[in-house]
Amino acid sequence: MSYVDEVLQKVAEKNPGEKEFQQAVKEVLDSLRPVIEANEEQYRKDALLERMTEPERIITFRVPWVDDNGQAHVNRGFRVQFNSAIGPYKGGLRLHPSVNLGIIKFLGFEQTFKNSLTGLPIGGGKGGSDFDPKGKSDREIMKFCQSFMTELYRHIGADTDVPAGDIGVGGREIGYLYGQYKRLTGLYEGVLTGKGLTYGGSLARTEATGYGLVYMVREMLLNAGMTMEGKTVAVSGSGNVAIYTTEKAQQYGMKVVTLSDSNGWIYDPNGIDLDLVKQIKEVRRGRIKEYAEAKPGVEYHEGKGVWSVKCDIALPCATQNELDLEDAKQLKANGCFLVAEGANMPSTREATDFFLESGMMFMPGKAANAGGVATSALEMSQNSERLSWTFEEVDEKLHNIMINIFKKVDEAAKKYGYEGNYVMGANIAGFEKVVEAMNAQGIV
Ligand SMILES: NC(=O)C1=CN([C@@H]2O[C@H](COP(=O)(O)OP(=O)(O)OC[C@H]3O[C@@H](n4cnc5c(N)ncnc54)[C@H](O)[C@@H]3O)[C@@H](O)[C@H]2O)C=CC1
Ligand SMILES: O=C(O)CCC(=O)C(=O)O
Repeated sequence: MSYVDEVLQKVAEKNPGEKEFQQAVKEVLDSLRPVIEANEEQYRKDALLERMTEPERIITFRVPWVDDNGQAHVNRGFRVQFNSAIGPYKGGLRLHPSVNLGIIKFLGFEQTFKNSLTGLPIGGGKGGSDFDPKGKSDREIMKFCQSFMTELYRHIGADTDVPAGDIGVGGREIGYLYGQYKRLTGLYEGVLTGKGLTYGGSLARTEATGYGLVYMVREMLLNAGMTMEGKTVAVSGSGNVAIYTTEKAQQYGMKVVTLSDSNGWIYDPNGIDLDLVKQIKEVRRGRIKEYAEAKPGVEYHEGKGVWSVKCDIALPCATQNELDLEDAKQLKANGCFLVAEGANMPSTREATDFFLESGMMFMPGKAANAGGVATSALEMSQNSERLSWTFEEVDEKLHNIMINIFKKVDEAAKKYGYEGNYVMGANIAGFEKVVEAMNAQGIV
């Protein structure tokens, strides 16, 4: 049996029921086969892949909190410190009722390769809880965040593990988490990113993941001799990544016609009115349905469906496995030729394989959405030197980072004879740096 198959079998046996984690590991190791086969003996001897697929540390804890009616609740908290070969653990916290250990492990595993691709010194980690922020008051959110941090604080630090936002965690939550960390430790340090601008946050971090995604799309189009102007774009989600993806796409003259949330999706043939979306989602914390209620001529549909519209480019920005094989076929049939992932693993394995086999341009999340974590690393740098850079400085660095990621991914794919296969390119380029750092540091 090949070393990859042996490790995949062990991962399946050791992590039963963790389907997203197994899916992510299989996708990465399958695409790394040519690299691993070339070094199989040494990697096997060093148990390299076993170490890479086993988190350095998993922390699970109880999060008790009391709601506005005096009712107590208990959620489960997680932090998975996956790989610190190239820097302190870095990655977001997700608050969503679907959160479980397998989801946090898949995200932490992916984060390790993504962070490597940024070229910055950050290792991979991820955390979160099965807490559902939907419908909770600000006070309830604060109590939950304080309780979560009351356990988490002993495991993190500016030079050890630096969490940030993800689904359900934005500026409000980071503020409450930071306040509690400072209260418990007495330290005013860059222990979290995505902070507010008055207490150590970086300009452009809020926009970074979405802007970075569009900068990546630009590189893909330029490389294919195409322009952005006038392209029709389908975006899913309506949170942080979807909103700032839409903003940057519109700045480049593209027309975004869809957005969604977990209840349904909207189709605006005239192009999304982003001010209205920001008002609904960022200010009122409402549902995307309200957009269609406020605007005549906009369609609203319950459930899934964003990928059924006619578009040139599809940018999934909601959550994992939101785009399956049927969706992929429909996109292709409707003329879509480019897909870039704003979310983490939004395309199923079957959809990803279809994109690659049918000759569509496809950029996986670990490269396409890396602008968020890269800008978090820029926030860490600013915190260390006790300085704040201007919006333009950060945005320019972000843009250059995305150009460099595209180059690395493109070159890695070419080096192994798989030109245009950015899944292989991203996995190979991310992997090679982590391997070199792990090898240099011995069997740890
Ligand atoms: N915030 C960041 O900087 C980064 C986020 N990501 C990824 O981007 C994706 C979106 O994250 P954010 O925009 O930050 O979160 P968010 O909480 O601001 O927004 C999430 C959006 O996805 C939708 N959504 C969540 N679960 C869903 C489900 N089960 N079905 C349909 N829609 C669902 C929500 O309704 C919401 O519109 C996630 O996959 C996250 O891991 C990736 C890189 C960085
Ligand atoms: O900014 C960060 O540290 C993490 C962003 C994130 O969660 C991600 O890249 O998926």
